[in-house]
Amino acid sequence: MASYSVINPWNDECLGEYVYADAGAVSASLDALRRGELIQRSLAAHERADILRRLAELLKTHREELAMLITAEIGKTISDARVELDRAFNTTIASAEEARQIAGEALDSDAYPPTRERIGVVVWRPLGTVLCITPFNFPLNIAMHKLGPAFAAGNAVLFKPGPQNTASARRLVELCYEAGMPPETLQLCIPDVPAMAELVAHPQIKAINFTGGTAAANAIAKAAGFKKLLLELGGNDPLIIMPDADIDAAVAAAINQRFATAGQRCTATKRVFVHREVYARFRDALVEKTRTLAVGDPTLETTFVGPVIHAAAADEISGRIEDALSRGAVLACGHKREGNLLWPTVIEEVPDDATLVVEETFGPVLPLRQFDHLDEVVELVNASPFGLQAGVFTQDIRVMRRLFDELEVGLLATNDGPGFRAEHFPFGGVKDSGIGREGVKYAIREMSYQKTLVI
Ligand SMILES: NC(=O)c1ccc[n+]([C@@H]2O[C@H](COP(=O)([O-])OP(=O)(O)OC[C@H]3O[C@@H](n4cnc5c(N)ncnc54)[C@H](O)[C@@H]3O)[C@@H](O)[C@H]2O)c1
Ligand SMILES: O=CCS(=O)(=O)O
Repeated sequence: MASYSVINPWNDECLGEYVYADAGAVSASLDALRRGELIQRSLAAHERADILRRLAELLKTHREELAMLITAEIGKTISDARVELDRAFNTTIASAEEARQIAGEALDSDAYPPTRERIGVVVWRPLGTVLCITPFNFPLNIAMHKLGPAFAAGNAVLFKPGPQNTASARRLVELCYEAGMPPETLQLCIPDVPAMAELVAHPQIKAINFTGGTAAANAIAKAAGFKKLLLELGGNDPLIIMPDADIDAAVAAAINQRFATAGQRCTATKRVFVHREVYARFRDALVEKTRTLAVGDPTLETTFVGPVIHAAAADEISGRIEDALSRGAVLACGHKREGNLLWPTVIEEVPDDATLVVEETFGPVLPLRQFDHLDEVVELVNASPFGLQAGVFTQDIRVMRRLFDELEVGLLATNDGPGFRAEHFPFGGVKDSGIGREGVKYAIREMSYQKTLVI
């Protein structure tokens, strides 16, 4: 049987040796979930809501234990891990509240002739078994963005986390059971990637709710055939700084939304476009603050930037910086490495076709690009195959309106960075950044279908 080890990215400690789920284990989980679909039918909305509310309380009670687990598994700083737990609490509470409010609508048949004197009562119904696949970087909040709405909608859930997150996923599932989720309604299963195509294609799986990279999403879409897909993928998210920007606030947003989580966030500020009039001021303030960020042991309260997930990721990020420098880019600060630690890097004059800015770079690197006209920015942002989120610092409502109209993204944050997220807002991208929307209420709809009674 194929096995894997989970290694702490900070100190290389082996956190566990595990065996991938084989065909027998997958089939046992699917059998349980078939029973779980029936159990879900017998649960009332208020019972689902109560279970989710109890789960939220358990996440609060176990906040520190879970945060430490995340820090050990993925090297996220302890303060970032606590923020993730607080977000997961909100996501779970929102799921509990939405479970009570899955509202349908009533339609009058006689809005159009012929007159038939009928009413259509439209309700949302669960799909059955939903496969939820999560990435390594937000192991609890992204999991709750899937498990919470899927359960609230009345589905049975097959949860497939990233292997790196085996321990935190197991703990989360234990807490779900402790909160009262019948085990048949939620099964944790981690097959290896080659076995995933068969699982994705399995007729019992009615929808796939996936967060991760484009390559995996393509493989899933190919294998899935006819089923609902919710795909939350990567981003190349821009932050745009206009001449009237509050520079201090813009610098703070750039730092928090790029260097926190060591830059491993789909909505991290991946590129900053700065108007020529304020470029030097923004760059100097950014570099000065970046140089003060504490880099190192993620378990320390004082650390701002911890390690990236593994050596291959660190190699890839450093390689992209090297490539940009070899093509004329200028280093403003950073680009130092020790093991999986990468110092926060600010880099200027990166060619627009360098891999560093064309691909999604998942690490603590901030490329700055000077501009004179907004047209240039719109063109460059829209040239990217990605379209997740964007941010702009300006006081000018016309600029906000123009960017909102013209940027091909799922969200534009004004006077904030592209990393803005409120758990109950619709969340998702366009183009290669995915299809469908999370954000609890919206995710419930993605994992449900509409059924109409005519009376
Ligand atoms: N838009 C979002 O909401 C969002 C949020 C977080 C991360 N991400 C993206 O996730 C990526 C980083 O996470 P990652 O490295 O864990 O992503 P990944 O795509 O490598 O893995 C994500 C999950 O998919 C599984 N997987 C991999 N190949 C698969 C296949 N062929 N079939 C089925 N499942 C497969 C993995 O085991 C894991 O559970 C980045 O691209 C990031 O932008 C997006
Ligand atoms: O990786 C991104 C997840 S989130 O922090 O934007 O929700």
